[in-house]
Amino acid sequence: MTKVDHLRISGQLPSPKGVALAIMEITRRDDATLDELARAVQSDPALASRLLRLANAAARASGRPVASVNEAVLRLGMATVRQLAIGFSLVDQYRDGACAAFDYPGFWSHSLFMAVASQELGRMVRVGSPEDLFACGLLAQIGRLALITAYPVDYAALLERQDGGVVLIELERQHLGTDRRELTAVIMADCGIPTALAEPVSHHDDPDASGFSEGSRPYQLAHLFFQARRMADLGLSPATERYGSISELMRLGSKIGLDASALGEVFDRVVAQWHEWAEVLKVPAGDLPSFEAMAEAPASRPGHESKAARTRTRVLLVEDDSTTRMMTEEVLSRILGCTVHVAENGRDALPLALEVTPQIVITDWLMPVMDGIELCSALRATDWGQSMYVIMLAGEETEEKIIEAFEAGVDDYLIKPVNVRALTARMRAAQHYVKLLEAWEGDRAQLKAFATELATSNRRLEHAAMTDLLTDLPNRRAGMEALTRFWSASLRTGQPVAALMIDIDFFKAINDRHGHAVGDRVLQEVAKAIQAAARKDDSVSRLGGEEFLLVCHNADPRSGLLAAERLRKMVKALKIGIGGVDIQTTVSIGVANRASCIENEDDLLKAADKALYAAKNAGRDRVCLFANGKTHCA
Ligand SMILES: Nc1nc2c(ncn2[C@@H]2O[C@H](COP(=O)(O)OP(=O)(O)OP(=O)(O)O)[C@@H](O)[C@H]2O)c(=O)[nH]1
Repeated sequence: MTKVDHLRISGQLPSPKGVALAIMEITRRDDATLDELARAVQSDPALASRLLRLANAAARASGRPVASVNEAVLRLGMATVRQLAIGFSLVDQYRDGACAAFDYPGFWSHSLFMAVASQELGRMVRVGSPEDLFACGLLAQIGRLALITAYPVDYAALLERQDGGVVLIELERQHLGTDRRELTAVIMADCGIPTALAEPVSHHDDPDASGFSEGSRPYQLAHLFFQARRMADLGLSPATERYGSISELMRLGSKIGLDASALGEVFDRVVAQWHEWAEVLKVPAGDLPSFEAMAEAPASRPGHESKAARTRTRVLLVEDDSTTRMMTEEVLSRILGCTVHVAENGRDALPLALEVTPQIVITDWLMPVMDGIELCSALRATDWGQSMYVIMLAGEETEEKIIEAFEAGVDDYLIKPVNVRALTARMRAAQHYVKLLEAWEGDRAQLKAFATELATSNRRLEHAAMTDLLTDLPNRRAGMEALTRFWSASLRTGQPVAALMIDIDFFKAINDRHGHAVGDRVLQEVAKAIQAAARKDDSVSRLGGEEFLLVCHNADPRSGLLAAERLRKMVKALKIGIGGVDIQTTVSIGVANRASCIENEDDLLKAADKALYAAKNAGRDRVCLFANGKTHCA
């Protein structure tokens, strides 16, 4: 028996009680109805008002308020009501517990922040139903609570050891035989959260290591949860640690297509909702400044300057005379606080310069092996030697000689014997240059990083502009472009082309009976079936609502009809399992081909639409063909 089985059997996993438990039972049954579910919800006023609140938050976008529990349940759908009821029940039950080292209220405050952040991010990037994402965010770390509940004493010991820098998840596995990730997955499955959401949640700690292909829905979801988690971390972190989190959030935001200002707006909205929800669920939520205020430039923050000041300037001192060398080294390191490397001549200085990459080089002019001018020319001839600031120590050199030194790339010079005031003054100018250079290099690196992120973000936007977010299929715009391409190719090659307009039958009834979230799943499954039925080079797109377009190149009326019939049967055979119920559906399909009476691609689409209309009128679940100006139904 695995550790998880043991915990489950011994009743040690956090589980819902009371009405939430009854809701779990109802939604497990095949014959459950939304009315029955609504009645159960109504018997718990706190749950009813929380669900109404969420349904209304969702309805705000569509402009129609939700007034009754029945409507809220209908709107949210069975699966979502179940997840939320369980989530809220867990918050109520596990406000406190036996592990003294664990901050239970802080845990829920963080989870609630993550729930609201997941919901809001979901609303913006439209990668899933916001209410489902709320439930996922709320339960994303429930495995931790499960471990603390089952092992309060052992876990307190692990928390102490973690302070020593050991990764907690590894300790959990070593000492408790399971870890929070595994338990989160188990509890989420018990709550009825679909694997399509639970899997990205379980990878949200480290989404880049998840193996999800970039841009796919699970990839976007895992990044969304990671971003929501980081937002919650920022929301609950002490003021002194906030700045570092902000820049990371900005970088992460770009991964799901949010720029800095959109991120700031969403963060502030999340904080406001977090406060509202915290009051409803009786969970603490501290005050936070606006995102913009937290994102102020680091230069204005206390502590930053002192850290910069602690960075010591690297100086390479090249001097053959030991007295001058020792004295200059002393001033540089003791008085000016530099890190000094020394060499006795130009030949030894060159490899040392490569090794320590000094910011400033102070070199004597006359040396027995490779003099100062030669050293300077050699440094300037390399990539890495370009930006070093070179000060030449000169004896009685004439102006002519000094000009020669500048021409060799020297930045400044100092007359020997070196005196402390002159050296300090020259070094101040040199250090100013070093600082400016570093700031410029920092800006350049940041610009480079921004340019890369911008390019990625643009690619993502370009993809998003042509992709339907729900089904991942090309959207109407992309579909129309493909139709034009196929039409032109058909004119060029003389090969036939077919357009198939596909529409799900009685789709409104699916939404009404099972909720919008289930409707979305049906759309996704039908989209997959159409994609699977299409040939590799055909074009499949979602035109909008429950309507899809399949354009087949080199397809005459007969093969267009055959393809449509094959697709109709495939959809009819689909069993879409949701919350223990198998949902079935059918499609009507209108087929049209390029023919002499059809002048352009718009007419082809209209002809397919007429055939689709005929299929609907003839009773649905059938294929009709438009040919010779008439529709023909099978
Ligand atoms: N879940 C979900 N529903 C959608 C989406 N887009 C449109 N709808 C719904 O799809 C339904 C389409 O309904 P109708 O146009 O009446 O068509 P139908 O019920 O399929 O009936 P027939 O086409 O006549 O068989 C409406 O209720 C829309 O709200 C979506 O992205 N997700």
